[in-house]
Amino acid sequence: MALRIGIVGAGSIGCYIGAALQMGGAEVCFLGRPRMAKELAECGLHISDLRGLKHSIDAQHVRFYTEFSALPEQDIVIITVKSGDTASVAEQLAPLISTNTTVISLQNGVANATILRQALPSSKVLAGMIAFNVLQMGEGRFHAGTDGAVMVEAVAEVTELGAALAVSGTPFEAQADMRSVLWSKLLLNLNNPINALSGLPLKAELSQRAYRRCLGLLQREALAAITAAEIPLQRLTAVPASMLPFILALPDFLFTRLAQPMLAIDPMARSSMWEDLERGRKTEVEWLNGEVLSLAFDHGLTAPANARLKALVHSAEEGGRRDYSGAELWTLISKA
Ligand SMILES: NC(=O)C1=CN([C@@H]2O[C@H](COP(=O)(O)OP(=O)(O)OC[C@H]3O[C@@H](n4cnc5c(N)ncnc54)[C@H](OP(=O)(O)O)[C@@H]3O)[C@@H](O)[C@H]2O)C=CC1
Ligand SMILES: CC(C)(CO)C(=O)C(=O)O
Repeated sequence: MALRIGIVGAGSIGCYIGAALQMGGAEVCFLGRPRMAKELAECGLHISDLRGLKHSIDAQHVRFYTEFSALPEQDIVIITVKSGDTASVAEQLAPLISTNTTVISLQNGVANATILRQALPSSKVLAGMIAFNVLQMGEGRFHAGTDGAVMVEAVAEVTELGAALAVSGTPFEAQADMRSVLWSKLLLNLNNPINALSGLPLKAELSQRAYRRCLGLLQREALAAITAAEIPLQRLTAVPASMLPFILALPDFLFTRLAQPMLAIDPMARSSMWEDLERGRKTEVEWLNGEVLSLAFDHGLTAPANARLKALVHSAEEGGRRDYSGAELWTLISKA
């Protein structure tokens, strides 16, 4: 029998992963907003990646639901809403989900699996992480603009998931220490607010030293807190996590040579936080920079640059959005 997978939060990641899993033989149901249901019903679902993957699912083969109560029973439910929506979707899933269903969070931030576990105490909840970027291109098209793997807590239930993803060439890793994976990813996600406030695609932004210096500063604060908390880090990029601030501060001509794999990004790709600001939605800044502040506080440290950047993002959410140059951001977040 095909693996039954429910995607809760059919946006950029949900539609991409759901389509990849359906391509791999899984029976996928999507749960999302009426506007996405309409788009996919009119255009079908199309995924592509940097390496030349192109796969389409006809509209009549996309099982899309807009009501939780309509979602059929699943073997695995993958949560792909933004972090601020996790608690509310968990509450809606709680009366519907069977104890045999495995729930996987494929979200950024470090707290989502814990929130899900609290709301769904009789389900098996697994932390997961998705390392690559997905951009919504409209008309049912979702493009993976960077390389990277899907990582999920190593338990027997995820073996079939990995096999289904392999068909689309999506790398999958079962990981023993997801806390370490999530903090290592969070370190990279500290670029999300910088990217969102730059107004530039990721590649153009990361090609400028002034923005990279800002990221390095945020990461130094995070690394101090992570070290104090004794959280081991994983190497998710070509460069070890502890070296990132140093490499990011290199002049452009050296960075583009030495850190070439870090710039292997589709020229159109943007961070998920940019998409949030663009759509006038609340961002995940509390779940990223906010987590750095909490971890630092818990260990008697401070993270002033993360606090200032968080405040800038909140001001952008509240109507004060504009594009900042790297030099402007540096002045604003590094001031004594
Ligand atoms: N995009 C990317 O490249 C990457 C994203 N991530 C992470 O993956 C997670 C998902 O991100 P992303 O796919 O970009 O997010 P999206 O906003 O594109 O997708 C989430 C979707 O879920 C919908 N949704 C929220 N609540 C409900 C609900 N109660 N019922 C039905 N639908 C709902 C949202 O609608 P609405 O907007 O109307 O609320 C939205 O369409 C985040 O944690 C993100 O940080 C990780 C790696 C890369
Ligand atoms: C892939 C990455 C790191 C950058 O786009 C991301 O996680 C996001 O956009 O949220």
